[in-house]
Amino acid sequence: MSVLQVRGVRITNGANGEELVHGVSFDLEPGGVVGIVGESGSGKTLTCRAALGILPSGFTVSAGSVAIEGTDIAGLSAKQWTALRGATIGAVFQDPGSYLNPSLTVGAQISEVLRVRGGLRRRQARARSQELLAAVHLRDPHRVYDRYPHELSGGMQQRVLIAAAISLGPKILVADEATTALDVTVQAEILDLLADLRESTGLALVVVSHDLAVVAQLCDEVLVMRSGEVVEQGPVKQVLHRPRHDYTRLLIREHEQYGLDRFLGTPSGKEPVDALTN
Ligand SMILES: Nc1ncnc2c1ncn2[C@@H]1O[C@H](COP(=O)(O)OP(=O)(O)OP(=O)(O)O)[C@@H](O)[C@H]1O
Repeated sequence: MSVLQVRGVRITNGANGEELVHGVSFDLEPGGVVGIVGESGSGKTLTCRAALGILPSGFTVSAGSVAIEGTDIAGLSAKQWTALRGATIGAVFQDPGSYLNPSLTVGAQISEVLRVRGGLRRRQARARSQELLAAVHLRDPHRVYDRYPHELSGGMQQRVLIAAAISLGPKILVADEATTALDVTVQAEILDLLADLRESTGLALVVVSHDLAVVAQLCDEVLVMRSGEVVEQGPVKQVLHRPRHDYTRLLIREHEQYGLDRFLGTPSGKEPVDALTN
């Protein structure tokens, strides 16, 4: 069964009646990775927020449906949503610093999730938090536990947020431009971490990025969005090797200068490098 099923989702801004997303559909299988690419304002974030049940106030899913592990989320009460969020679906976003409380150590913030939502006792929560900090490949997790957010780099902060997002063992992680604010080397390390977590825990991912190279590296399937429409959708290799839509071709041309080639394959005539399984 799909862990996440998005069917014909349309999103409308109730304030002016404007429809901003005009029908998005995809299925996310356990351990699968779906990517959403497209220019700024194309509706990628609203689509994710609809799946997470956190649309901005006044915005509604005006048609279509979202089901998480077979449950249509439209019918959920606030309480049921709270139970589902974290335990089944988690998320990380751009700008990790703004999601951490500056006055608490990062360890205390993860422990709090484990105590309040996971029902762990203080000491168990501390031990589990340190395991999670190790699982996101932070060196010296015991010391990192006692650090305040401002003492960590952006890449370390994002690892802490990934640790918090997976702390309750969700099936799905939404990564919305999660590497965009980071420098290129750190970006690659975080992408490796996400690929690792998928491999080791079967976590399914929704990866939103304006960067095709990110999608080429991580995803099985990609949706290309422009102005709230999905203009092209399919297996990542098919879409990136044989784009059918002019807009996808344009995105690929724009990215060639940033080294998309190395994810797409070797020069003509040779077998493509399989970036998804290597
Ligand atoms: N809180 C909001 N209030 C008003 N309009 C919004 C709000 N959030 C999004 N929009 C509008 O909805 C459209 C889609 O936005 P969305 O954030 O989903 O795009 P995006 O593809 O994620 O872009 P970006 O890469 O810049 O985040 C845009 O036209 C945007 O202006």
